[in-house]
Amino acid sequence: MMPNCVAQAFEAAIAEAWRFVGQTAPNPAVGCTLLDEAGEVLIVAAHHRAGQLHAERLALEQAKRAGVFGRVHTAVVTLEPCNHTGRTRPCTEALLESPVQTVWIGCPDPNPHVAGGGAAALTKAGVSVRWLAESPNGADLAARCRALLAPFAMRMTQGRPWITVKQALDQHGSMVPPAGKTTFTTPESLRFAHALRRATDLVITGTGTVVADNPSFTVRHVQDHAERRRDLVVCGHSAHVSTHWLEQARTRFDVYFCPDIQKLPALLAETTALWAMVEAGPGVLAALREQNLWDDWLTIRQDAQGADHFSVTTRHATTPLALFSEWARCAEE
Ligand SMILES: NC(=O)C1=CN([C@@H]2O[C@H](COP(=O)(O)OP(=O)(O)OC[C@H]3O[C@@H](n4cnc5c(N)ncnc54)[C@H](OP(=O)(O)O)[C@@H]3O)[C@@H](O)[C@H]2O)C=CC1
Ligand SMILES: Nc1c(N[C@@H]2O[C@H](COP(=O)(O)O)[C@@H](O)[C@H]2O)[nH]c(=O)[nH]c1=O
Repeated sequence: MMPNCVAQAFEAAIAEAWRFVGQTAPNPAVGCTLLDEAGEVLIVAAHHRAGQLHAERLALEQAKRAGVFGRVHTAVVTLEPCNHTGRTRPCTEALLESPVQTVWIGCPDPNPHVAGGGAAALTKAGVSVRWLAESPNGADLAARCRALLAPFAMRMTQGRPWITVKQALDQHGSMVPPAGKTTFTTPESLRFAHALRRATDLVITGTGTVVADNPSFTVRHVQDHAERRRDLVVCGHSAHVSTHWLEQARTRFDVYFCPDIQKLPALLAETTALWAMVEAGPGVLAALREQNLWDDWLTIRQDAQGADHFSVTTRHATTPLALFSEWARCAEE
């Protein structure tokens, strides 16, 4: 059985990791909580961005700075610790150089080149490795760890980012905003939509949307901690958009055009994006549906009273949109 303190440690690690979703590509968002022998939380940390310390190393560094390193007994990690040298040295080494005796792991590394290496190395060195999914009361939290990791897992297994379609419908079922406006959803839904922008690495749109809305695709309705350059893929022909819009877009985005939707997977594969968000009109949405080129479909439907109703359809067992409490929290900020 997983003790209560470990369950709470996983909750804390997932919430901390979620804060950096959208900033870590090409690395996954990962969280780590360190506990002492009595199960007291010592440190909660997460990976911030590629090239910086992984969650486990950052947590152990913070434990040293806080003077609690000697008390570290259990590490709770949302993803199997890495056992290979990339931009940074293996996390397994850092754990083995610490007093850690037990490592709880949320889900296995989906990278086919390194799968299993981290857990095996720790076990071989005498550390007790516990998999969340193998614990009778761990299934829900394991699913949340997989939801956190889903965009990275998609990139590792299919070579492209996770694709979330966001479609706003008015009370008549139309996607077209009233004249002079680009949106019609409520302020709360707009905050949610902008939190989704912040969490994703790439926007997919169409020339029809660009021409109709002159969209900026910026993060405005929630604070943008990341403020990094993102990718923007415009389905259609570049000749159909104004040079002025393109110049503006290029100040914030690396812009690509995709005149043939069948070439979209290859184009997406060339980027480092983990999570892509579709903000396009009916033309592109129909093409994506026809190609089965989407992973989850978020519909924001307005009723006659002006209230929005969210629904998510996913083609997979898990979706990052399942982390709804984290969403609510970040949409409130
Ligand atoms: N409510 C909502 O959530 C949203 C609403 N909208 C609204 O949608 C409306 C625009 O709709 P729409 O004109 O359909 O715009 P789209 O954004 O769907 O763009 C349509 C264009 O996409 C390109 N395209 C379509 N199919 C393919 C394909 N198979 N391969 C490659 N490119 C393709 C074509 O470009 P080309 O002709 O250059 O080849 C086509 O003209 C606007 O009123 C806008 O406000 C837009 C986004 C979100
Ligand atoms: N109409 C509509 C949306 N539309 C999307 O938002 C884009 C405008 O973004 P911006 O330029 O940043 O204001 C627009 O071009 C389209 O992609 N989004 C929503 O959340 N709700 C809405 O009702």
